[in-house]
Amino acid sequence: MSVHNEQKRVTVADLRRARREGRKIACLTAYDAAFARLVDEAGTDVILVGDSLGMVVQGHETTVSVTVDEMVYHTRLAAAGRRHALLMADMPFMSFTDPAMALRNAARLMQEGGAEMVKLEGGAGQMAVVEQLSVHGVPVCAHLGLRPQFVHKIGGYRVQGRDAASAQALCEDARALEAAGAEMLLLECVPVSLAAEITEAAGIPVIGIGAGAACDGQILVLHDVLGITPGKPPRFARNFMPGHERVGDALRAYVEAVRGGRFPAPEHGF
Ligand SMILES: Nc1nc(=O)c2c([nH]1)NC[C@@H]1CN(c3ccc(C(=O)N[C@@H](CCC(=O)O)C(=O)O)cc3)CN21
Ligand SMILES: CC(C)C(=O)C(=O)O
Ligand SMILES: [Mg+2]
Repeated sequence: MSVHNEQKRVTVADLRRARREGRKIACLTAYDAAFARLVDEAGTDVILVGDSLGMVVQGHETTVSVTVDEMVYHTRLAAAGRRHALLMADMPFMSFTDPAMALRNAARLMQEGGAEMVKLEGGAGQMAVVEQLSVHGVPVCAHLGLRPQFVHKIGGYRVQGRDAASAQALCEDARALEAAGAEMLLLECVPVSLAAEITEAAGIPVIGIGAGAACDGQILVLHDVLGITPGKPPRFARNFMPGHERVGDALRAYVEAVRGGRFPAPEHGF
């Protein structure tokens, strides 16, 4: 490893260039320094401190109880282990209900946590929030499709955008959020063909999870990749541990499978 100040960090410009040049972007979650370091050393481009920590770290049934304080804490831990990857942090449930609140909480994730981008679950209804964050220098990833913070409103974790009307609404949300200044989109659990259409139409990088191979990049929850999620992991996930003795080797296998277009396979899509 080269000396610290010679280490080039991944930036939003690098992500845009990867999309333009057709190089796949590999992303993973991490919630502490030890795993952020392993994820980073595997060559991951973007580390997400996801509010999924409410489920995989804290053991709750949903992400709804996760607080800004908890997100700041875990982001700070991940920042301590990260070297090269861009660090993105989730805005938790109810932390961005108006632009002033969103600015305050995004500032904490960046200034106290060390994040370089925030992600928020939202559609066209979050345009004003995304616009204000963007205007004030906060890069935003807009998370569309299945939004786990809506679990109680949806009544479960289900594929989104299956019928023509909801597919149309998703396409419009993607366009609106990009126009509002989003730097990146994340599509969760949407049909493969719809994700391909949105990725094609977008002018910014699109990361998928359960959204097929046409997206510009992929993300999975760390615990699913390592096969340590209690209970049944989502169908779109793949355990990369079999065949590897070390955690780092499994993480590298994931990164290489994404880069090589071997993950996701058709059976991981809807
Ligand atoms: N371990 C873990 N992995 C994740 O990907 C993840 C979390 N936790 N926690 C936060 C959210 C919640 N997510 C989830 C959770 C469950 C499904 C799920 O069970 N999906 C069904 C699809 C059902 C359908 O066909 O409509 C599946 O079988 O995969 C999907 C996303 C994604 N995120
Ligand atoms: C599943 C990913 C995209 C996420 O939002 C999280 O880990 O919280
Ligand atoms: Mg999340």
